[in-house]
Parts: sequence; structure tokens; C-alpha cells
Amino acid sequence: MATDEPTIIPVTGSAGEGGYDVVVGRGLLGRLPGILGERVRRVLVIHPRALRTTGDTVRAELADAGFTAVTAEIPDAEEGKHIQVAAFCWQVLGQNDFTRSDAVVTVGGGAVTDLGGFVAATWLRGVRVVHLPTSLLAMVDAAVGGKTGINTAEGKNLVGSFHPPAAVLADLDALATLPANELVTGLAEVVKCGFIADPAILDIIEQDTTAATDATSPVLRDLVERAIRVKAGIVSEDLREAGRREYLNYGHTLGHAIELAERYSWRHGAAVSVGLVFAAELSRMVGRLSDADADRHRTILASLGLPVTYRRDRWAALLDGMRRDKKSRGDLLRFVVLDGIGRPGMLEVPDTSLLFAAYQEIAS
Ligand SMILES: NC(=O)c1ccc[n+]([C@@H]2O[C@H](COP(=O)([O-])OP(=O)(O)OC[C@H]3O[C@@H](n4cnc5c(N)ncnc54)[C@H](O)[C@@H]3O)[C@@H](O)[C@H]2O)c1
Ligand SMILES: O=C(O)C(=O)C[C@@H](O)[C@H](O)[C@H](O)COP(=O)(O)O
Ligand SMILES: [Zn+2]
Repeated sequence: MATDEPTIIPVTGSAGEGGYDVVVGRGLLGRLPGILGERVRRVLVIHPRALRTTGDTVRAELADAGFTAVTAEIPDAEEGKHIQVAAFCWQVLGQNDFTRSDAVVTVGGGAVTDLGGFVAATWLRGVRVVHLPTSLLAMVDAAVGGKTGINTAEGKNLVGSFHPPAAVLADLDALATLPANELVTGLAEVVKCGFIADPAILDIIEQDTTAATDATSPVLRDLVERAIRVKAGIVSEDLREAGRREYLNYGHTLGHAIELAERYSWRHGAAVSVGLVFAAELSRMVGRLSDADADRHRTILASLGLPVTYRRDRWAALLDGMRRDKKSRGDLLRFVVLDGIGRPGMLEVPDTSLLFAAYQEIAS
């Protein structure tokens, strides 16, 4: 199964929008000029300060290929998902005369692909974007599927759009510099994919946690490809989240509320980990998930070193945050739950006492 050949995972178009390829492999940068194509003259490379060297390498590759490449260096992590950072990027695009036939390239984790995707979606009402994800989480999730967004003072990803990329180059070599804790938080989204759609993911992690957390292992590559296939399959059917795409939000209702409560000092994947255990407890409480399947959430996530509990005294703030979740309809909170492993569904919760009871199971 070990191979150095790139794997191409197609995302087919839906809602009248074009499809694209997610390429997983090593040494993929040379593909970028060909993907951008001959019509593109100017390229804005958006990267965080922490990845300046990688951003410079991408800019040099583009310049060598004859593009006019400029960079926008943005604040790291969630600090970058801010309207003022988008405004800075719009300014760079404007000052460099970017037209509708020009393009944006993102280099970074999910915060950068979200911000850069949003900038591309809004500049001249939409220009091409290619994502070069550098974190595990961005490779398996954020760069794929076309959700873009920024945070507001009231919550996570409250402003954004659907803007599919022209391609995603998931270069596993980038993971060499990713801190171990960042790799682990990315695995929370991989585990999510295991619970909602591909139970083999769970078996693989349980069999060898060490290999699953080793950026160089064929096991991790297998997990990356499996998680991307889950996401690609769902977004190919439902780009704009009219139905099945909501399942990709498993664990996120509480997860996003924790991120807000922690003022983004927690990584997204860590908050989603707690959210997954909460959603499993909710599923168990309403009789839709067995004890064993619910307990498996806590066990597998804890085995990776991910958090599975959260502060008992924060319930009121969390409930407030969850009300602004995009799955809510009016006063009705809606959750992704499981009817078994690989069988996601929705639960409407008019009565918050049920949520409070489920929260007691994860409160510390
Ligand atoms: N659009 C979507 O569908 C989607 C899906 C999942 C998550 N997200 C978003 O993605 C974000 C989380 O992504 P994340 O976990 O990648 O966080 P992140 O982008 O904040 O990156 C985490 C940290 O890792 C650093 N980093 C990234 N790549 C590196 C590398 N190769 N070497 C060294 N350091 C590196 C970053 O600079 C940052 O400090 C959240 O904002 C979340 O909402 C979006
Ligand atoms: O792609 C999706 O759809 C997801 O829900 C994937 C999530 O992992 C991701 O964190 C997403 O950004 C959450 O979206 P939101 O609509 O709840 O902001
Ligand atoms: Zn997520």
C-alpha cells in the first residue's frame, strides 16, 4: 500500500459549480503553475507569519513559472480569520490590479484556507483559489469542500461563503514541521469521519495509535486519504449544505461554542473532540446509540491525547454560543447525532434540559 505516487481524489461539481481534484502526495509544488493555467497572470500567495519560508518558496516557484506573484503575510491561526485581515488582503489585491482572471493561493492551516478562500470568494465577486494546506486538519478537512469564512465577536465562522477551490495540493512533506499537538488536533476531524462514514478509520487508529500519529507513516497517509474521500463524497452531493453535508458538522455545535468560550486559545480539533463526545452522549441519551458505541468516542479520542471533558461552570456560555450555530432554525437547536457507527442523523432539541443532562456526562 505504501506508494510515492500521488493519489487524486475528485470532488465532482454540484449546484452548477465545477469539480476539482484533491491531490495527496509528496513534492507537489511543481504542479501549481499547470493548475493555475495560462490565463492567470497575477497570483496572491496568502500565508501566516509562521510559514514565511514556505510562502517564499511558493512565491519563487510561481515567479520562475512567469507569474507575477505577490504575498500577503497574515496573523497566525484564528487571529487571521478576521474582517480586518480580509480587508488587508483586498487592499493588496487592489493595489496590484488583480482582475477576474487572476488567482489566490493559500499556504497554511485551516485558518488560512478559510480566510484565503473568503478573500478569493469576495474579490471581484470571485476569483480562482488553489489551496496548499500545511496542517493535517487543513488537508483532511478545511481545504476541501469550499466552505470559507471568518469569525466575528459573536462566534465562529459566522460570515462566509461557499467557494470551491480550483484544486487542493495536500503535500504530506509539509507535515514534517507541524508540531505533534497540531497533528493530533487534526486527527479529531479524521475520527469524526470514522464515526459518520468510514468505521475502518476507527479500527486503523485503534490498532496502532503510534503509526496514526506519525507524519511519515503509510498509516497516516491512508487515514488522510480516507478522511478526504469521506468529505469529497459528501460535498460532491451537497455543496451548499442543503442536507447531508450537515453530517460533517458532527461534534461542532458544542465544539464551536467551546472555541468561542476559550477565545480561540483552544485549537479547533481539540474543541471538536469534546463536541464529539458530547454528541455521542446526546445520541445515547435519546436511545439512538448504544453504550459501547458512545464509549468508543471517549476511548479513541483520549487514546490520541485529545480532550474529552470541559468545564462544568461554563454551561450558560456554551448554550448561548450553540444558539448561533448554523444548524439552528429560529429557537430550535439542531444536532448531528448517530444511530450507529457510520449512520448519522439529525436531532431537533426544543428542550435544553436534555442538553444539560448530556453535558453532565462530559463536565469536569
Ligand atoms: N472550511 C472548512 O470546511 C473547515 C473545516 C475544518 C476546519 N476549518 C477551520 O480550520 C481552522 C483550524 O485549522 P488548523 O487546525 O489547521 O489550525 P490553524 O490554521 O490555526 O493552524 C494551526 C497552527 O499550525 C501552524 N502550522 C500549520 N501548518 C504548519 C506546518 N506545516 N508547520 C508548522 N506549523 C504549521 C499554524 O501556523 C498554526 O499556528 C479553524 O479555523 C476551523 O474553523 C474549516
Ligand atoms: O465542511 C463542512 O461542512 C463541515 O462542517 C466541516 C467542519 O469540520 C468545519 O469545521 C466547518 O468549517 C464547520 O462549518 P460551519 O458551517 O459550522 O461553520
Ligand atoms: Zn471542523
